[in-house]
Amino acid sequence: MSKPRAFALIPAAGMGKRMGASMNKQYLQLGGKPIVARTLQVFQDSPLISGIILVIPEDEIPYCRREVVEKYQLTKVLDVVPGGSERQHSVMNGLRALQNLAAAEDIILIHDGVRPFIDEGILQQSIDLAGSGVGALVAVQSKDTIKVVRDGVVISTPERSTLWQAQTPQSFRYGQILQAHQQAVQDNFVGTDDCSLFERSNEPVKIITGSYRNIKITTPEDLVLAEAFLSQQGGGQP
Ligand SMILES: Nc1ccn([C@@H]2O[C@H](COP(=O)(O)OP(=O)(O)OP(=O)(O)O)[C@@H](O)[C@H]2O)c(=O)n1
Ligand SMILES: C[C@](O)(CO)[C@H](O)COP(=O)(O)O
Repeated sequence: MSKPRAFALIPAAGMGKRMGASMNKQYLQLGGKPIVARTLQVFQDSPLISGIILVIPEDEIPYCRREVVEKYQLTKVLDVVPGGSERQHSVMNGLRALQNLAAAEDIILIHDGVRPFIDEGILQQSIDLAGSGVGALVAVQSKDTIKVVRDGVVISTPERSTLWQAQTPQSFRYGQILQAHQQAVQDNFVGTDDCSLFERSNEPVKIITGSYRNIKITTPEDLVLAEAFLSQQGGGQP
């Protein structure tokens, strides 16, 4: 049997509303390069990755192909497909696009288009763990005390040592994550990450300890932080 390959699925079909910018946040410049191009570059440069599926709002596809994929010579991008109304729907469209490319045993690393600070070590650990048949979740321990609140009133305070902040990549065998997404469609379930779908199928999900730098660029202050991280690691263009 041939060795499983690894593919990246990059959901980048959100609207970036919380950033409040005049263009979709993923095209904002970070060190002189669009955020989404920086994220894709990590997968492009990794010898571990066989190909990339990029999910983009339908009306942005020509712009994104021209200004991101072609401009930065992201030759591993095998397809650019339209997203859906929720992140989960965008991921499902990406999984469908993989149907003729990936085998059930191949590994899919699902990674937010706006998390540019991942590295080869995290990709390697994700592929190894997902290859053992479990869901591989990159996460960090919560630094803050987290409250459960309803209508402005605190309901409970979960013990902090049990709380982890889910990041991406979240990685799985293709056959398993496709099935978890199909089940969610059948059950009308919408989750905010892919592991939650896997958990519903009673499949184990294990943690890979990530980095507090692996931020999801969501609000304007995240962009300030991201610029600081980048200049600390000495990176501008390209
Ligand atoms: N329907 C959606 C919603 C989100 N995403 C992607 O999922 C990632 C994480 O989402 P988030 O940072 O919350 O992005 P947005 O949904 O764009 O942000 P907002 O809620 O502020 O509009 C992003 O790369 C985003 O483009 C997606 O592919 N399809
Ligand atoms: C998948 C994720 O990045 C894990 O933290 C996150 O849930 C995505 O957030 P969104 O705002 O729901 O797109």
